[in-house]
Amino acid sequence: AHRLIDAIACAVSRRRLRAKVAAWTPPGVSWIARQRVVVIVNPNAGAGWGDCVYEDVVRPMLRRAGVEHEVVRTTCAGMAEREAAELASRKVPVDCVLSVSGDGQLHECLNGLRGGGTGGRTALAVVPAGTGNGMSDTCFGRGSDAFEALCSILCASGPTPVDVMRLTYPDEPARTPRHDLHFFCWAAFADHDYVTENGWRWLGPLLKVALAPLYVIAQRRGYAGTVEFEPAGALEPPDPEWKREAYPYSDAAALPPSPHDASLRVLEGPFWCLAVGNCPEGGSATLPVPRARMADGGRADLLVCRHTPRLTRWRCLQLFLMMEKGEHVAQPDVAVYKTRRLRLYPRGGAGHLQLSGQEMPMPRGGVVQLDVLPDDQLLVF
Ligand SMILES: Nc1ncnc2c1ncn2[C@@H]1O[C@H](COP(=O)(O)OP(=O)(O)OP(=O)(O)O)[C@@H](O)[C@H]1O
Repeated sequence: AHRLIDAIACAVSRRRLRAKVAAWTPPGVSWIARQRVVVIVNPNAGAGWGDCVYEDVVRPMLRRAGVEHEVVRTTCAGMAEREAAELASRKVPVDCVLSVSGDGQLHECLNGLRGGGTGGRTALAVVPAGTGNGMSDTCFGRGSDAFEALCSILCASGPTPVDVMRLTYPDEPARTPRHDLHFFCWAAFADHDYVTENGWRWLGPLLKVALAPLYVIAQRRGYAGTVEFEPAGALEPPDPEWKREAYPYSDAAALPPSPHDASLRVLEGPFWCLAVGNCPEGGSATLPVPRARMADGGRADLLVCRHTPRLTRWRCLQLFLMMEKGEHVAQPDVAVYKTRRLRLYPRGGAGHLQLSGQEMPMPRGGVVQLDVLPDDQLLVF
């Protein structure tokens, strides 16, 4: 039944998209028209929407806007990263990689480009075809479709530098750093992303997006560990009469300093949720860190919800429902801090670490570090 619903939704949205493309007038001047562009399509994105999005929207719009491009269709996980690395290591590297996908393949493209050696100089863009599409929701507005995203990309006067999160394993120097533009998480968010991106993919986008939060809430699992983070600027509320709804940041100065490094503050678990967002939109109509900005001078928003006896399943459900509008950050059980860098010491090795829905290894040395690099990637949106 869910496959039938997905197929009907896909057919309806294809008709709508084709009609929009047919009625569209290309912009007179387009930055991207003068660039060497490669489109990487994940045919498997969402409920297998990548090819339709490319054929119905991307190809006709790029052709009509005079944008010549190469196209690569992935055949397996990891291929987008290898392709992007190859593109970046060409004698004349491409100028822009356009990922027709969700957040996961965009993460692969970013890491491939860095592995290939162009750093953040090859611009990236995303056209949404996935399930969550948090990056696309941030760049083009919540629920934007492929047509709206491409209109915006084709009208952009050039790429914009945005901050990048870099994940490293300080005790394991042999591990290559991983980079991400969107979302790092552990505990409940990571459990959610792990089931939706892996074991529950067969359920299809509609069902897995509806069931995964309920699964995580039913589990209500607490994770032992410690976080040390560097608070980052602008921590004072704008005026003495501040209301938490308007300015949800917690006071990092009230936390104890780290015994290892006085510039870091310490949060002790157990945690129900722990995430660092570089973008406000988490995908699937959620705003986990509503005040996060893609270009914030090397700062991201750390969201923490500790696992306490008061955090009942009913309370977890309430917080989850509030996340649609980002209202959870005004609740006393939730703390948000701006940070430039953090060290996470998960204890017991349990759970998952995720960057944009991509599974990262748990640290063997007991610690992972996340740094936010200012203006380190060009993005077209
Ligand atoms: N051809 C393919 N077959 C199977 N998996 C693929 C293929 N191409 C890419 N992948 C993998 O699919 C995963 C998810 O892709 P993507 O992010 O594009 O879609 P999504 O998961 O539906 O969307 P979102 O991440 O926004 O929820 C990525 O981890 C990527 O490695």
